[in-house]
Amino acid sequence: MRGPLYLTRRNLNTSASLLHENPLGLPRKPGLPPQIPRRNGPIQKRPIPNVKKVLAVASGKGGVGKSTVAVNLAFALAMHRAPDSDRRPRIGILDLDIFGPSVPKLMGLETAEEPRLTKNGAIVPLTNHGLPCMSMGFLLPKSADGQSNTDTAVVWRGLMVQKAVQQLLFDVDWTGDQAAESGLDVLVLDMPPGTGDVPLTLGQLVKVDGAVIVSTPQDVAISDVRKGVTMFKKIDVPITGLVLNTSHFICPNCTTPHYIFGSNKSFHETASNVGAKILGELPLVGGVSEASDHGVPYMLVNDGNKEWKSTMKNIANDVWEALH
Ligand SMILES: Nc1ncnc2c1ncn2[C@@H]1O[C@H](COP(=O)(O)OP(=O)(O)OP(=O)(O)O)[C@@H](O)[C@H]1O
Repeated sequence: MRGPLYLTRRNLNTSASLLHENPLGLPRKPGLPPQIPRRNGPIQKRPIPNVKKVLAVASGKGGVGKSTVAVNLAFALAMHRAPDSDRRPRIGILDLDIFGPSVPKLMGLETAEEPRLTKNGAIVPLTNHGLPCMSMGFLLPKSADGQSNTDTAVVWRGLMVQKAVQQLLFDVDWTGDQAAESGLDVLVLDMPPGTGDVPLTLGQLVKVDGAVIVSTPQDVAISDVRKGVTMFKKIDVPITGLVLNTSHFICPNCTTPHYIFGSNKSFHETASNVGAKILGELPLVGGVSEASDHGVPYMLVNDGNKEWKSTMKNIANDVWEALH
């Protein structure tokens, strides 16, 4: 017997078998090929339509600042000017954290309307601060106070999660508005914490060009970095590098860094043991969570902490180099 399936989209199919094929309830044109590769025969990785490079931002543990890094890295990449290009890169964010989507809040889109669909049934991403993004959170009903659409629990079994991930990967229209130069240079994926179904599904379906793993200095978080690195290696995703978040605290009254979680020695040792590059060490800055809570990515805060912002810019430069 099937367990409960709390599905949320207005036009969701109600037949359980259809739900397994199409959990987001997207209309399909008859005659389109089934989307998920069938089990018999090797699974073919496919490109994400209209996306040149895919970067996963992940963490072994929850709450280490992965979504904050993913969103701000997307903005830092969008500000990056590649030496061989006369335009800024086009960047998008896809929130693959089905069970705890944070992107709607971080992007100031928590109370946004449901995304519209193209005539072919693809989801049109929502845009704020000039950056397109898509999240499971946009498809959930608003909570009783009418304010938030990310408080609703998604209670899905593994197969449903797989199919939802697949639809978020392949059924979002990233072409953008400009017909002449459409599509994204980089799609940043905000991964769920840990090593569950979502990264495995991702690794099976899509060629991912790089992974950034975020950790905090505490030993419990660092030990999970190893698991993250092992998992990405297993699914053939190159590790772009590690980011140490809340590495130190800079007191507003003095410029001295305080290593309030102890030294970052274990992190450095782990990076060297797993052979991963350290992309940057971001300080703990009070304004980061304040800006996030107001739906403004910290990279866009004009008088934001200079060290935090320049570290994020350097991370973006390194990531861009690694992807190209
Ligand atoms: N460098 C920083 N300085 C200050 N606050 C930070 C910093 N990085 C993240 N935070 C805050 O820490 C909290 C957790 O961050 P975030 O939601 O990005 O973590 P996460 O790893 O994505 O969590 P989850 O596992 O729930 O998805 C947020 O309130 C965020 O604003």
